[in-house]
Amino acid sequence: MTLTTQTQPTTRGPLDDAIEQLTEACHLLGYDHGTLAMLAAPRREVTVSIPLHRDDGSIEVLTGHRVQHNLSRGPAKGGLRYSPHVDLDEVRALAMWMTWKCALMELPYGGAKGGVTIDPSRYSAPELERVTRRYTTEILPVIGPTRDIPAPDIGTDEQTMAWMMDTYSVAKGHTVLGTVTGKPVSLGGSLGRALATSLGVVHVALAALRHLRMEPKHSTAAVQGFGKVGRGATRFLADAGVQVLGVSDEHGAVWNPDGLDVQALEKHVDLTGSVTGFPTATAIDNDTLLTLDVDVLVPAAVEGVLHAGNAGSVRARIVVEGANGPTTTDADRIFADRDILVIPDILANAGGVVVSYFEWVQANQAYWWSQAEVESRLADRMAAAWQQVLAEAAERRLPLRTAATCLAVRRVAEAHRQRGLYP
Ligand SMILES: NC(=O)C1=CN([C@@H]2O[C@H](COP(=O)(O)OP(=O)(O)OC[C@H]3O[C@@H](n4cnc5c(N)ncnc54)[C@H](OP(=O)(O)O)[C@@H]3O)[C@@H](O)[C@H]2O)C=CC1
Ligand SMILES: O=C(O)CCC(=O)C(=O)O
Repeated sequence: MTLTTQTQPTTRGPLDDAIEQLTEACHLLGYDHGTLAMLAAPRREVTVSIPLHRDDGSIEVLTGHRVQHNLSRGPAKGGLRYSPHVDLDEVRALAMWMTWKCALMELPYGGAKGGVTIDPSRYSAPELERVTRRYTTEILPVIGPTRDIPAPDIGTDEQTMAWMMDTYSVAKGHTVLGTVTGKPVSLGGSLGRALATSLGVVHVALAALRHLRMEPKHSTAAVQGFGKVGRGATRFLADAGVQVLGVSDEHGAVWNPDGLDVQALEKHVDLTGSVTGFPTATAIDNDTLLTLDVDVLVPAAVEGVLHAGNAGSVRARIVVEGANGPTTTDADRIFADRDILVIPDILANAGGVVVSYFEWVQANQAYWWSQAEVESRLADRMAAAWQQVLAEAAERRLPLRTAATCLAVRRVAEAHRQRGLYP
């Protein structure tokens, strides 16, 4: 059973990996080619032009996308990415992974993702506001609290979500708090959302260490990416007693074999904007960070960083995917041969969308929970999903990614079947 991507990329990308993972799951579940084709095809794709009046008076036209991969279990859900690397195939892959993630976590959502091809670091805040408002206006007919609910991803944040919520609300004539999640707490966001992805990453990292009978206090880690996900993951790993030996961002990586002082590192990043130049550490290059001799490796940046070219050199015992799609299918096979445990993205980084769901529930009811309640419900959801994936993997003798994908795909296919196949 094979499917080709709708466009023909010259090199393999995340969409090829996503389709290969789905194809394997459908094969293991005994689904026919038609069912695979139905599960692979995005329900709706919108590509928009975003004319931008720049601060210097010139006009630039940007491109944005919103892909709703699947709607069979509820409204679509997924982040919005601002990055120069965004293209339609990447957004398609990320949307498909959101479908499996929401189903795995038993959230009443389908999957979606959005992206604008832009390097946000090169634009002023007023320019980014104009981009966000125009993008939101262009996709307005297909989003909303019962249709598709965006959230932050790479290059976007709670301010972006506040602009989106306001643009949507102005168009509707009243405030609609459930339009997006990851909003500022003062505007209907949830306590605990900002750090939820990182917290979830560390819940499963600690569960994996326990599973392998390894003590957090005797364990070491490296984290790639020091943004919304990587920075919190670094802090929570350190809080749990894990020694974080190395971290990186786009500018470079730093390493200290005796463990980084994470509090001091965070202060350094607040002052300078980068992990590079951190005084009590040695500068190393980004590729070396991924092959450090640590117990836990947390890729928390972009797709495809662990591939056939470096998977053989990775020395971690456990890879916890904070990012979406950091491990290619080739690297997955190498890790399986080398007995490296990979906690897949759709489980490892699901804490974000779980608390987004909590935010949506709270916003729609205009009734707010305490941070302790949010964090306790998040911990329960992560623990339940971890146990389900472990059980599926043990029963069917599968790697964790394949087990998680099978569980999720089965739930989505079941929703299609119960609704009458073509909702
Ligand atoms: N935010 C969320 O709630 C969720 C995010 N994710 C996924 O987590 C990943 C990170 O997202 P998020 O933290 O939100 O994004 P951010 O934009 O907040 O941070 C991204 C980080 O990655 C760094 N980075 C980018 N490219 C590289 C590279 N080649 N090597 C090392 N570091 C790099 C950036 O460095 P610099 O600052 O120097 O640019 C930055 O530190 C993405 O895959 C995203 O899809 C998954 C679930 C939820
Ligand atoms: O919080 C959300 O709705 C989605 C977050 C996201 O984009 C992701 O999990 O990859």
